[in-house]
Amino acid sequence: MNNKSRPVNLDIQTIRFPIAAIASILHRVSGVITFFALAVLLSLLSKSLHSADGFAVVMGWLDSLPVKLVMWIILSVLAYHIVFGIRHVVMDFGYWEELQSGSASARGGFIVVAVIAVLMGILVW
Ligand code: HEM
Repeated sequence: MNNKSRPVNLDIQTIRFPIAAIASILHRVSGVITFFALAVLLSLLSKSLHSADGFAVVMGWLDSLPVKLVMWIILSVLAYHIVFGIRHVVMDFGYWEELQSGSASARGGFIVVAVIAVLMGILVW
């Protein structure tokens, strides 16, 4: 057989992931980010509990725009991981496993996370 006549598609721009695949990849990414974020949050907690001065320093940091931005990202990523983690658990019970329901639940999950991200923004600012 002539291998050269095999159809190949190396044009990455024409490859589209289904929404459920994107949700799944992002869920793993959000888990890894949450893991590292935990170290940041725990070290901030440790410093703030160490002394009154440490508490004041951490509160000062939390007032700055870059730190607020990082906090908002961490909280939104955590929200993503929890919302899509719950979706995963529901799928483990045998629901939302078909193409249509899986896509719909992924789309719904993105909407829920977007709403939570806005609420987290209000909480942080
Ligand atoms: C400190 C908190 C957490 C960290 C650091 C974390 C981290 C991770 C990571 C890295 C993965 C990916 C594992 C892999 O794909 O091989 C994962 C998967 C998962 N997480 Fe979390 N997670 C946390 C909290 C939660 C919470 C609160 C839920 C609640 C629903 C949750 C639900 C799940 C589920 C269901 C999976 C499996 C997804 C799959 O089978 O592909 N996680 N987590």
